[in-house]
Amino acid sequence: MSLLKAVGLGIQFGGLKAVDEFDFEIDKNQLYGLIGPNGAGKTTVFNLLTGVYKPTSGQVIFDGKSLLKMSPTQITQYGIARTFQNIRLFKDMSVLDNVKVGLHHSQNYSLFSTVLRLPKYFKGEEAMEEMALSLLRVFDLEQFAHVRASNLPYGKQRKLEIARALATSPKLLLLDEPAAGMNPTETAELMETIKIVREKFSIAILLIEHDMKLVMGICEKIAVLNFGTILAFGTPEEIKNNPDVVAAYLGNDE
Ligand SMILES: Nc1ncnc2c1ncn2[C@@H]1O[C@H](COP(=O)(O)OP(=O)(O)OP(=O)(O)O)[C@@H](O)[C@H]1O
Repeated sequence: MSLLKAVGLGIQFGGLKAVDEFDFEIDKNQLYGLIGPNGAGKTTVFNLLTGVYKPTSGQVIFDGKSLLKMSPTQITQYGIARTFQNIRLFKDMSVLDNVKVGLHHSQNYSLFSTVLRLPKYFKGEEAMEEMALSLLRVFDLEQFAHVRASNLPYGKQRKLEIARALATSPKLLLLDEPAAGMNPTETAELMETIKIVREKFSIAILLIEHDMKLVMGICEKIAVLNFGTILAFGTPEEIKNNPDVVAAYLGNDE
């Protein structure tokens, strides 16, 4: 059984079908990409999967349950976390506190005790602090724990957003253009971090990204969205060589 299954998902804004007949499945521990031209509907898909928008048609089943009646908060608690195209950190809070906020939203942060191999004697607030620090360690951000989030360099803020999303102990992590605005060194570092996260936390990841080197380099499968519908789905190799995709997307300047 797939972890997430979207069937015939669609939403209309006035006369515009932003997403239409979107069929998609992702299984546990898979790393998929969602690409497509500007305005193709990628972020709208994320908004549909996380309950920000209610679909005008279709269904989303996640871990055996329909998400349609759940609020965004309930969906987070049920196991889908996301990051945003524009960084949305609590800028005036410390790096550590940003992660702790995520932990407070987690239903089963005991999972981290196992993943991060924390000693059993950590309890309550102390455990939370230790878990947050361990998460920061994964992202090489531990030394910035007490720095105000807005004072971190841009690439590190992006990493902190992912750390905070992970703190909710998701089964599926949605990353919306995680490499946006990064320089090539930061992007290469991010690629490694995403791979480590997937392996260490055994979660599924779906990422929207315009950086083709990143998408083709780490994703097992890629879905291409065009005018709100799936134009192609396959391995990076298949997508690269798909004439429809080249004509609609890869052939242009992006
Ligand atoms: N709340 C909304 N109200 C009206 N139209 C919307 C709304 N949200 C998205 N749209 C429209 O839906 C279409 C898809 O937008 P979306 O942001 O999902 O595209 P995208 O593929 O993520 O683009 P980009 O790569 O530029 O981020 C666009 O035409 C957009 O203007």
